[in-house]
Amino acid sequence: MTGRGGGRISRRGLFGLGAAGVAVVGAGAATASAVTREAREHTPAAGASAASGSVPFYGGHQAGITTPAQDRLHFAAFDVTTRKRDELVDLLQRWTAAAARMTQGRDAGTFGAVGGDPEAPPDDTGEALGLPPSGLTLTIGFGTSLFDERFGLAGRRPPALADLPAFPGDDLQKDISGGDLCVQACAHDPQVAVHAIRNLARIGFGKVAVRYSQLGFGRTSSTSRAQTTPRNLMGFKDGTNNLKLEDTDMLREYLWAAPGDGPDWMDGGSYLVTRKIRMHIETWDRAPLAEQQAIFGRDKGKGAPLTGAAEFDAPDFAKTGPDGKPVIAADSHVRLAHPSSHGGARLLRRGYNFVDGSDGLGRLDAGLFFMAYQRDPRTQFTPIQRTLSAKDALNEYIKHVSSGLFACPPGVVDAGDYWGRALFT
Ligand SMILES: C=CC1=C(C)c2cc3[nH]c(cc4nc(cc5[nH]c(cc1n2)c(C)c5CCC(=O)O)C(CCC(=O)O)=C4C)c(C)c3C=C
Ligand SMILES: [Fe+2]
Repeated sequence: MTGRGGGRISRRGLFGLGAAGVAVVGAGAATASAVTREAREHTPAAGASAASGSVPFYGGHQAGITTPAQDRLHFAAFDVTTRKRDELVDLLQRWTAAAARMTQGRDAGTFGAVGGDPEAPPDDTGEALGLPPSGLTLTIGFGTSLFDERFGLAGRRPPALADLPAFPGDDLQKDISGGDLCVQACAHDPQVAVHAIRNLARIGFGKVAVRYSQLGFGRTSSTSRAQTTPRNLMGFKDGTNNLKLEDTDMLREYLWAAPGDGPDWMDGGSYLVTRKIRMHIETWDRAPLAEQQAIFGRDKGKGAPLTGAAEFDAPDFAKTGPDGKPVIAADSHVRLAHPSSHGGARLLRRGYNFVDGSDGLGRLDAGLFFMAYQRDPRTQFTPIQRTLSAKDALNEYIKHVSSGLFACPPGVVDAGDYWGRALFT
């Protein structure tokens, strides 16, 4: 296999083995028997460093959903600027080929950053030369606006891709919401994630335009029991009670679209909701610890529910204190978001922290780029967010400024397949 920069050694061969790995590798092997076949497809190979190795691109589901969440994000939403369906299909085919290459640590194009005709622009931009695959995954989604009259897709729109309702307190900015297409690039090296989005945008020149993009760092969720729970910018462990790749039965029930759910082109796919949530960090930092913990219903140090001792103890919502009030307050985030408040509904959260500099008023422009995958947003994200937006004590400290909803098709099965083939054929 030709590596990035035209060399004959694959970047996985160069970088994938033996490097100091993160905890996910060893622990991942220990839990392998509980892991679904689909989830295994998109987990770094055993023995490869999870931080530098490659994640398989081909499989029944797209990588980047149950793949143990990487440390970095570059998310981009695109407007399709061509009106020609053939050009859109051609772009998806070219994107798929480039994605298959880049996720394995290769250049975006066959000549590479430095191997082509010196009189022509290179078919790779070059800033990832010499970098390992870094666990790069690229996950595509089709936005609600793609299903209009332009490409003859109106009749193929899944019912689950119904527009999200407006929620109380929303302060959504149009220019950083929506999008005909999205690509989620996750990697352990930010330069690898940025390189991937940049090259897809370059390939799409004249057919698509970047509508907005978002950088993220410090994953705010675990998507595997082999990972430790990270912290969000409010300082709390985030992702404790997330759906995880080992939860085989629940993934089937709450993550993957199944035959009969909607149009068959989405069978094996999943729906992505994105919300950019700005935090009023400076106000939060002046809130007393006890108030912060009451807002989440969890201990800030250990992440344990206020009714328990350890992080993964189940919360006891019936427990009352000496004052007769519930220990986990009625308006606490975990009580309101808990599956027991929503008929068991679960989400696979895959969000990232963001800091987009400061706002000119001495405040950090920072928060959570929330991303959640699910089988049907109408019965999962929407009811949960309806409850949170109405009652959550956290609302005093946050503001939702962007929103997106995307249908992420099933995986690309081999080199003859492409992203969304079943939608267009
Ligand atoms: C509509 C879905 C959700 C939004 C929006 C949301 C925003 C948001 N969440 C945190 C921090 C935490 N969330 C936690 C748990 C949690 N959150 C949601 C959903 C949304 N959060 C769910 C479904 C859950 C799981 C509830 C449960 O089953 O117990 C936690 C606790 C730890 C954990 O389980 O992950 C934290 C912390 C922030 C900061 C935020 C917006 C900025
Ligand atoms: Fe939450």
